[in-house]
Amino acid sequence: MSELLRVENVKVHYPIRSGFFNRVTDYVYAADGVSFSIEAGKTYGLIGESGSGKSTIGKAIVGLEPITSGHIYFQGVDMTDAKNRAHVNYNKDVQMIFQDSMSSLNPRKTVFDIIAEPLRNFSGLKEDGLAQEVRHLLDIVGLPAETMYQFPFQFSGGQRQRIGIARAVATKPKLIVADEPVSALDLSVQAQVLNYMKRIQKDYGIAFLFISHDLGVVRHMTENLAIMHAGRLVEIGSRDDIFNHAQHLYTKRLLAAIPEIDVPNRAKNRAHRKAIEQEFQDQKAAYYDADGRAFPLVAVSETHQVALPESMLEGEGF
Ligand SMILES: Nc1ncnc2c1ncn2[C@@H]1O[C@H](COP(=O)(O)OP(=O)(O)OP(=O)(O)O)[C@@H](O)[C@H]1O
Repeated sequence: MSELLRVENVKVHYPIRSGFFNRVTDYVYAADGVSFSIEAGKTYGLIGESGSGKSTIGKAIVGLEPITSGHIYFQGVDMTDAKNRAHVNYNKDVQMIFQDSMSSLNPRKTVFDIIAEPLRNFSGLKEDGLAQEVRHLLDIVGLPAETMYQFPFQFSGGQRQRIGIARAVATKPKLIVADEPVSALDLSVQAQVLNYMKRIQKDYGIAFLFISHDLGVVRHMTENLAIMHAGRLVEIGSRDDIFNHAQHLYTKRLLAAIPEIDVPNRAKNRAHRKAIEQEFQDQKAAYYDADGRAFPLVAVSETHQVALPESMLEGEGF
């Protein structure tokens, strides 16, 4: 196991301004002391509902969002130090795929120009080599070579997302941050895009940070996961820890929200979801501190950490 990226106690606090003088009167604690690490070549899931702060963490990792405090280490080097950033190929090694493929692909550029742009910046290829490489990248995501002369609006949502993946893969990155990459797609198309991502990971050894609100989508994608709520992590663990031994009520609530595909189980699942929701409303005070923030994470096994007070931890502890 080798650690590729480590997020250490990262905080991103957005100022809220109000009044005649536009003074800062409060802060949104979008990320409030987040720590986790991603292994080379593996997929890490970051899961939480809307507003939990997961996109903020994704953007902080790729450098699109300045952090208030904390550190982001890439292969052991602190990327929050501008001097270090200049010395490594961080912008080449870490790429991002966005949820909204329509607005993340320039509508005035052809697919060739969209995919060739990072190649021009990082590969040193000349025009002939560029065309060959773009053709190869389109082939990887199952699109015919002639599509390189088309514009983004001429594609379906799933195809556009595949173009976004080809662009991200162009620089041969070590990590791709995928922020809700399939949320805007129909179920059948979701599976297809996820399969392309899996195959690329296997063939190129790329690590993914897979950001999603839906535990069901990441179930077959990730080896390890972090569950985020209101700017803090409430549970971290392996796939088995989270899907079979969840301890935080918020994680259990997200698990209950996974849609049941089997018709006979739907009614049972609906009843379970209602019961968990009721339990969440009744008991949530016990799972958060007096300010409504999650407790610090405590290790309950070598792979599993939960944000619970000691009195509530199951088992012997670690
Ligand atoms: N630039 C900003 N200024 C002020 N508040 C912000 C800014 N960006 C995000 N926020 C707030 O920070 C919190 C976390 O936002 P973030 O987008 O990271 O959540 P998210 O979990 O990714 O949700 P979603 O899936 O809806 O994007 C939210 O309350 C959001 O309103």
